[in-house]
Amino acid sequence: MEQKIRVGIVSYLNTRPLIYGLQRLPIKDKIELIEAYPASLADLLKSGAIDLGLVPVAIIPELLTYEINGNYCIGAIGDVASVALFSERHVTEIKKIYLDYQSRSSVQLLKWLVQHHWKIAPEFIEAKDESYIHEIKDDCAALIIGDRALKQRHHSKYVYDLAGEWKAATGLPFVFAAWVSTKKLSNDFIAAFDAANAYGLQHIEAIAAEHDSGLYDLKKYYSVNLSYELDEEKERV
Ligand SMILES: C=C(O[C@@H]1C=C(C(=O)O)C=C[C@H]1O)C(=O)O
Repeated sequence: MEQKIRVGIVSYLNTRPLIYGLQRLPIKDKIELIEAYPASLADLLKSGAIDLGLVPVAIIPELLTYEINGNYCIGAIGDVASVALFSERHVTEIKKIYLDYQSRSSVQLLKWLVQHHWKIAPEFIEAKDESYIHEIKDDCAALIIGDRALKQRHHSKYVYDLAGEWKAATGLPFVFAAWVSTKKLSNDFIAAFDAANAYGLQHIEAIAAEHDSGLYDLKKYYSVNLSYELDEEKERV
């Protein structure tokens, strides 16, 4: 039997539209889906434990060889909703920021915004596990990504959306993750893979209904906040 292609997927709601077709169309028999948080997917790709993964674009310079595959990504052209700096105080009063251990791209984006957009000089602390979320108090803030960020939106006084702030600062869209492999995969496989991504994007309403937990309006999340097309403007970023 042919070896299955090991595909690393992000374990958050943001990825459900991209994997909907991968789980339903004939390509499903050719692949094995491996779910993990983004920083962990980056390690899996580097170690060769996956062949293709929706990995943080920030780690691409760390790869000796790479291919960016297909026409889809996890991006945003304004507020993304699920990547934010959460704080009890205004950004100018923040002195410490915990960095999400699950993220790689958003950590870089946050550091860029801190230096060039907000022009503040906080101490950065690398979070090790989920307990850091409880440290959001007084002048201590935290970066949170994914479904946990959708949840934290209900609790923090200040929510600085990183993709929205990036857009305000630069006028550009932002790409968080793309389908990256370290080796070239066959054109036929990538064409089928890409078509399966597109299939999910045609079924947003059903996917939003299937995963609805009351945390956030998923139809808005999938069609307004997230922007999945890897077009020329996003490729330049
Ligand atoms: C929009 C998001 O984009 C993500 C953020 C990533 C990162 O910060 O490294 C990587 C993959 C994406 O899942 C999110 O997680 O909510």
